[in-house]
Amino acid sequence: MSVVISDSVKYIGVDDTTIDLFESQYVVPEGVSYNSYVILDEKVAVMDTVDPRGMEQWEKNLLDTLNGRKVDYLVVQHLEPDHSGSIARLVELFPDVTLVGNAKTFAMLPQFFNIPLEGHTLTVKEGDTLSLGEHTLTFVMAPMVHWPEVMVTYESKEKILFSADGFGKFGALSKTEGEDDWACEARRYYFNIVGKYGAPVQTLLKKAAGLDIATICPLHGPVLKDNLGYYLDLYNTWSSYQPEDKGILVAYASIHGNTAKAAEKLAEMLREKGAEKVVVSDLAREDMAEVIEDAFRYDRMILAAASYDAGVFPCMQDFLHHLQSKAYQNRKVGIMENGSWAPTAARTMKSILETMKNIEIVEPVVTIRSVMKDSDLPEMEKLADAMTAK
Ligand SMILES: Cc1cc2nc3c(=O)[nH]c(=O)nc-3n(C[C@H](O)[C@H](O)[C@H](O)COP(=O)(O)O)c2cc1C
Repeated sequence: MSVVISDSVKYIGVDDTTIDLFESQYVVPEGVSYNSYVILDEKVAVMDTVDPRGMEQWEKNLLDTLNGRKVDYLVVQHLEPDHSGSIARLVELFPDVTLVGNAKTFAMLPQFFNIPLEGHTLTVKEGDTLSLGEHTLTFVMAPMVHWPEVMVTYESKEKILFSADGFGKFGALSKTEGEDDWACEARRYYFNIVGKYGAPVQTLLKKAAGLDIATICPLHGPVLKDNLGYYLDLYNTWSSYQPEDKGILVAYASIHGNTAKAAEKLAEMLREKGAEKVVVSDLAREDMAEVIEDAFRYDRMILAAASYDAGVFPCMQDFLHHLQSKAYQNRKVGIMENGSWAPTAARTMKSILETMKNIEIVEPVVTIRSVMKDSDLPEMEKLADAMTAK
């Protein structure tokens, strides 16, 4: 896979197309890339390493690119193992290398690796610069986007922002080349991995607004060159917890299929009443990360769930806990429950929703007893009216 950045800035990352689950929880049907870059100047800097799963290929890419030169600096922007996992190998290959990180990087790094640091580190803080010759790196701290030691790096000669996990995306580069829909997998990546940290992302975006950026080099997914305003605008929307599109996600949790039927019927009513977009998701079967993505994408959501052991069917509980931990907020939510003797799903869902910021629960809450009947339709119509009211 050849990624062209410039004559002196080279891509040495690797694709992982055989990983079963990224971070042991996200399905990645098209794999993932671990990006790493080299800047060739009077001094040579490597920008992050890769997951141990890709180390062998990365080492080959690195040595081919160096063509006999040695590495002077390794800039460590993020210590998560999918980026730091080959640091020890780099130090083995180039024992004189200087590791560049911030105070938090070097406090955390020894937890991961037993490598000699004394005399081999350069600790940088906000705004510090490092000259490589014609290229100058400026370090911008990005704490809690989404780990405390994260920093990004701006190279001023070529106007490149090395953005760490920011602007990252699922999908191996070899499998997604030429694809135009960046947002779909970038959104799933953002909300599931960084979503909780909207405020730190906003802080970083404000700093980025002061930089003249021509290219964004993230640690996963494609290098971004054209139309950068599009990506920056999406990140602004996502990190401020504003909906990206008008629409309604209907997420259901059904044991025997009756709640599912009612959810489909409710979706039909919403479409008839002119909802801009209605997406129906089965929480027991579909990729939870994708449903979380849709919950953040649209401005409204309906939860439909069977009661279960005096609570709610577990996949709904799991979904709501995910939304809670990703700081879901600023949305209208409708509720439909099902139960055969003492329905408890609505109460349980409400109790979790009430912990979230600025969630409006739309009335009426609909209760179905075992199987949806004609007598349930008027309440469902009322909920559909309220969800589509302008
Ligand atoms: C293990 C289990 C626990 C249940 N717990 C409750 C309950 O606490 N209260 C209730 O009213 N119904 C309870 N139910 C019944 C279902 O919520 C009810 O039959 C509902 O109609 C199922 O909808 P579904 O067809 O969408 O799965 C339980 C069902 C199962 C299998």
